[in-house]
Amino acid sequence: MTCKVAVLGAGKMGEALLGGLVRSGRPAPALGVTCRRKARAAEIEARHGVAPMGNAEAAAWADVLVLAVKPQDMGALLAEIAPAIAPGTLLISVAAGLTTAFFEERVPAGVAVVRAMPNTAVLVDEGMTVLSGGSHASQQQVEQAAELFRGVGHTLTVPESQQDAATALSGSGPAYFYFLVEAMTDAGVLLGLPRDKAHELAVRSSVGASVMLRDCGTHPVELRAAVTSPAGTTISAVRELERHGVRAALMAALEAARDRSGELATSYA
Ligand SMILES: NC(=O)C1=CN([C@@H]2O[C@H](COP(=O)(O)OP(=O)(O)OC[C@H]3O[C@@H](n4cnc5c(N)ncnc54)[C@H](OP(=O)(O)O)[C@@H]3O)[C@@H](O)[C@H]2O)C=CC1
Ligand SMILES: O=C(O)[C@@H]1CCC=N1
Repeated sequence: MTCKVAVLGAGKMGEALLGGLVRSGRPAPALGVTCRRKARAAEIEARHGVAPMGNAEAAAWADVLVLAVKPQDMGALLAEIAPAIAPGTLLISVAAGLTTAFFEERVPAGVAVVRAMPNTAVLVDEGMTVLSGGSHASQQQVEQAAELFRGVGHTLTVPESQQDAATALSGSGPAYFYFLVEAMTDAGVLLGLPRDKAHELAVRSSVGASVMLRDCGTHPVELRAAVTSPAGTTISAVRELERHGVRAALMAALEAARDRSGELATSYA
């Protein structure tokens, strides 16, 4: 029998994951979803053909619960669903920062918890999801969780001690690239290009570079060297990036994201 999966909290990430589960061929009767607002529930049902249910109902019905509410809403959600969770249920949280221990303390003893950190590229089946099993999750259950996320991209399993770092790099990662494209577009405008053309050039550069990074098997240093002609334009730009500390800024940015992820666990405990 197909395993029943319910997504609790259909916001940006919850809806992206639900859509991915539908695309990867899971039958609608084996899928569940919950929403806090009626208008959102109607929207989700119309878009994905999955009828929303209540949180406790979903918790009692599903074999796998994907918890996709914000960290600050997780405590209330767990209080609502804990009495309905059956012993064999697999709990997968995608919440930034919250540890598997946070969940284990709030659900019936022995329930398996997997912490997962996807990114929004799951919307185009190019997501990266980083997974860690909690103290009651078997290898097989971590693999079962990974299998769900492989329907929408790639997965990597890490010790939970590396999850805050992975969240900073990969969960938040797409935002840094959008930021760069936005900044490059502005720079193009500064140089006199019309905004729509500057935007197109920035997007095409980023897509071309991403595909090369993914498909050529060449180190980024080598790829950059190939663009950087002696006494040419690129090296002049690179000197300015180094002068303005862009590399150090990225390191500081990721440290801040990693630290924030760590804080989330204690803020909502
Ligand atoms: N966005 C991203 O790129 C990523 C997000 N995440 C994680 O995913 C989680 C959700 O983030 P995101 O999708 O961005 O946030 P959203 O605010 O878009 O989604 C959260 C959703 O949960 C709903 N919700 C809150 N409480 C309940 C409840 N008790 N029952 C049912 N639904 C509820 C909210 O309803 P309402 O509409 O009423 O507010 C909202 O639709 C977070 O924990 C975040 O850390 C992880 C990786 C990447
Ligand atoms: O910003 C956040 O907290 C979430 C988690 C990773 C990406 N978005």
